[in-house]
Amino acid sequence: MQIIILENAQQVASNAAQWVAEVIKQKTNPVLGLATGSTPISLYKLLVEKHQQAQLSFENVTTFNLDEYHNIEAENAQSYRTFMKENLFDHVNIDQEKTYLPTCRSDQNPRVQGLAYEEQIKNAGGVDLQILGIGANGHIGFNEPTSSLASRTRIKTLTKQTLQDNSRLFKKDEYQPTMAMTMGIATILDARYVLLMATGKNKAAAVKQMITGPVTAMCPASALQMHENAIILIDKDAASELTEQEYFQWANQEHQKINQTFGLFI
Ligand SMILES: N[C@@H]1[C@@H](O)[C@H](O)[C@@H](COP(=O)(O)O)O[C@@H]1O
Repeated sequence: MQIIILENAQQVASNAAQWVAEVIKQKTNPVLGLATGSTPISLYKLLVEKHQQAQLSFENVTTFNLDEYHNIEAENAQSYRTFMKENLFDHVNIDQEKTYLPTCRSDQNPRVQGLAYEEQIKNAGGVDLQILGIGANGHIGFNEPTSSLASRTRIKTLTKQTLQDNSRLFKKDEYQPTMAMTMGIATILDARYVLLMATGKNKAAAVKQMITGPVTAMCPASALQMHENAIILIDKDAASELTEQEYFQWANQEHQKINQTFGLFI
């Protein structure tokens, strides 16, 4: 794991934007794994800005989102398709036919839909860079605690905590889905790079468990310890429970020199 501790949320977003831009520039047909939630919004804003300043083209980019609510219309204001359109897709030159989300209507078999999504990822050449946030309970995507570390795209029932955490995004009488399709933990680990962003004190405990806790299904993000290229971008608040901060800062300076000299991909 490469742990990068930054001053604040804005720096986390701009550092993440540099990683994404680098991958888009270096790959002929870049495949990005995308996340929703409030954390990556400022990253998407910066990517849109880079595009508007003609620094970044999404022409050849394919995207796969981590998750989508079960049985939700794409046009629904709460769908992750709508979120992605509002925050990124509608503002850049991406071919929206090449933007995928793991959808599943109530008349569709979630197992079939999950397998089909895995096939689509494979056919696109696999994910080059997967963007991730983290739930306060350590979830990634919608892989709630106790999710199998070998899981692949499938349907999950959300925990009470996640429903509570996300209820702030729903209006009072708005229907909040309790199930979602999500890439599995093994699906996420297949990405060539994973870039996890976390900011704020309410993520500090999950961040500590992810980085220094045991690899356990009780903290799905801890599975990233098994990934060869996991980059963890956190602000000071999210890092506040880590006792190894000084080492991480120093190691990161050394890594930066190597990345600058040799680039990210062979
Ligand atoms: N499924 C999403 C996750 O992908 C996200 O990482 C998490 C944290 O969201 P936030 O960034 O809003 O804290 O919440 C949701 O449940």
